[in-house]
This record gives sequence, structure tokens and C-alpha cells, in this order.
Amino acid sequence: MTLEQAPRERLSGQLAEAVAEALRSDLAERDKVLLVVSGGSTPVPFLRALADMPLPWSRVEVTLADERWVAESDDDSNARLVREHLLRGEARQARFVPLTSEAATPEQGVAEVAERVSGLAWPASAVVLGMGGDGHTASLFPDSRELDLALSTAEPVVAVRTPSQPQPRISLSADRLHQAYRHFLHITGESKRDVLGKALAGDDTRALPIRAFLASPLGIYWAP
Ligand SMILES: O=C(O)[C@H](O)[C@@H](O)[C@H](O)[C@H](O)COP(=O)(O)O
Repeated sequence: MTLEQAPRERLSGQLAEAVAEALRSDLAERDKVLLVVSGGSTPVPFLRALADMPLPWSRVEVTLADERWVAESDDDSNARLVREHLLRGEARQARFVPLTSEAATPEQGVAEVAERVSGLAWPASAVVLGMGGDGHTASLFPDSRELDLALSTAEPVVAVRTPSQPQPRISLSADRLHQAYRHFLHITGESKRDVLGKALAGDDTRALPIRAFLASPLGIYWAP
């Protein structure tokens, strides 16, 4: 586990450099590489900095760690976030694979999304995780009734219903999120630093699902 700390904009640039280097390193050995990014608000400066990195973007596949089951036109769509902030300039050549389908619910769409996700260039070169104040990551929420399934299944994606979240979601499972050569955690603010500290001090993954990713190498990027 390594910890990088800097002002938010500089930290985002450092994380973008580290992820770009991971992709370049694997591209020297593989025809295609996969990057898994998270949604929410924290990743925006990171995604914008990564988009400016010189890479053979046509050989890069991008998907999400999780998604709200909404149309891409919805302000809450993570796919919209990726398209607006990462798929710009040369990075538009990347192959982006969203996690929603035309189905009305994630339960109806999960099989199609699972097949789509399974065809990507696993193991991912990098998975960039975020974390909520409740210790969730991706859509592995403490109050989700699918949490045990998401933490134990070998399936690549899980439909998630969570009382604390307004929309149904779909999430990569913990097993699939572990199928990566490198993991990064991008968080900001004192409160999330304190939640991470609490997560590091205990082992109940159901209480703080980020714990599912603290036992293996993790590059933590934190800004005040
Ligand atoms: O769809 C999502 O919301 C994300 O994938 C989620 O896991 C996110 O990383 C955390 O909720 C932190 O979100 P913020 O960066 O907005 O605090």
C-alpha cells in the first residue's frame, strides 16, 4: 500500500500519470489493455488529466466499476461522466463499454452486461476505485441486500438495490474488480481519510466494503 498526498488538481495529474504508465507498460506486452474507472464526482479532474496523456488510445478499452441504471442523458450517469471527461481528443479512440442496456431494470439487463464485460481484455491494467463516506466502493454498499453476493460471486456483474441510493445500480463484483494488475483508490477530504483509517483498523468487510481491496497492493491517492 502506497499513499500519495497533494492538492487535488496535482494529485489528479499524478494519478493520471501513474495510470497512463500502467497502460503503456502493459501495451508493450499486449495488443489491447483494459482500464476500469469509477463514477461519482471525485474522478472528474483525474479523467480529464488522463484524456490528455499520450497513449495509443485505439488499443485501450474502458469500462466502469459500477453504474446507476439510468439513461446516459441523465446527470447521474457514470457513462455520461466518462464520455464528457475522458473520451476527449485522442482519447476518443478508446473503446468505452458501458454497464447499462435497454432493459428496464438491472436485474433484466445483468446477463447481457455480464457477457459484454466478460469479453474485455481482462485482467485489467488498472482499476481506479472511489469510496463513499459509508466505506462503499463501486456499488458495494453496506446497506445493500446484494452485498454478500457482490463480495462472493464469480459472476462479473451484480444488480444492486440499495436503500441509501435513489437509483438501482449495477456493479462489477469484488471478484471481477480484483482481476487487475494494479488497483488505485482516489479519495479526497478529511472525512474520507478518516473512514479509510477506520477501514484499515478493522476487518468486517460488510461494515466497510472498501476493506475487500485493502489486503492487496493498492495505490492510495488522497488530497485534503
Ligand atoms: O457510481 C458511483 O457513485 C461510484 O462509482 C462510487 O463508488 C463512488 O466512487 C463513490 O460513491 C464516491 O463518489 P464521490 O467521488 O462522488 O464522492
